[in-house]
Amino acid sequence: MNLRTDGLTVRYGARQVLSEVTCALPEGTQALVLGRSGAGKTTWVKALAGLVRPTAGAVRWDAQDAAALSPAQRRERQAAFGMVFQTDALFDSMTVLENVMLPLTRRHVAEDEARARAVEVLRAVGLADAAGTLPERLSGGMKKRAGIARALAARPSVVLADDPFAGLDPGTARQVARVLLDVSKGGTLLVVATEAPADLPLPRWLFFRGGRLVHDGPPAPELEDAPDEVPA
Ligand SMILES: Nc1ncnc2c1ncn2[C@@H]1O[C@H](COP(=O)(O)OP(=O)(O)OP(=O)(O)O)[C@@H](O)[C@H]1O
Repeated sequence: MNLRTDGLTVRYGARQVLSEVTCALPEGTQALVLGRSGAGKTTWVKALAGLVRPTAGAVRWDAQDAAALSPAQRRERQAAFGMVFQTDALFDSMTVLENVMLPLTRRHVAEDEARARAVEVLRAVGLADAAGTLPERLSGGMKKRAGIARALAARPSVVLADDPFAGLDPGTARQVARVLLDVSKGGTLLVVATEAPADLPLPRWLFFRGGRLVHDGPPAPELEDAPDEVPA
């Protein structure tokens, strides 16, 4: 799916969280979404997936204004998104396999096929052996990978991962980076982080500061050291 935001502005009460963000993401885009905490990265990514309503401007899915779609049409298009959120939680009473199957069975994929796909994606994230385990027995890194597996089981064409490396040790972070790259091959991959992850050198940086997209281009490490003020 081709994605873009046009002059996207999001306000919560008096607070402007995103200011006129215009950005085109053709299918197959692989980019890091960077900026300090509070810069608006999560809000922008959620808006891209149709989870945050624009105050002004538009989110376009294949050129279509997402806000102009009916709820049913919107849900249908949203099935193309796989999202890994900071606050993701697995259901503790279900095995890892059942957790990963859930989005598929909810989409009325037949049980056998859902199981086969869940097993395949668990293998891809290196968790085949943990399929029958309850989440409480997994380490933080394994939980994160199980969350990624769940997000990817439905084969989304757009993967949005919000700070997937938070709280992971370097070895696990490297593994998660490899999984994200492997499973999103050919599709769009946007990874939100506060610092550019060394193990995921994506070719495009979208750098947010104070709700504005201040850089959209090749990696520019000097941005990470720049002071926080928005240039006049
Ligand atoms: N639902 C909401 N209601 C009010 N304010 C919100 C809401 N969601 C986000 N904000 C505020 O908007 C600003 C941007 O938040 P956002 O989560 O998009 O930033 P971020 O760059 O992703 O930060 P982080 O890396 O800490 O997640 C923050 O100041 C946050 O407190």
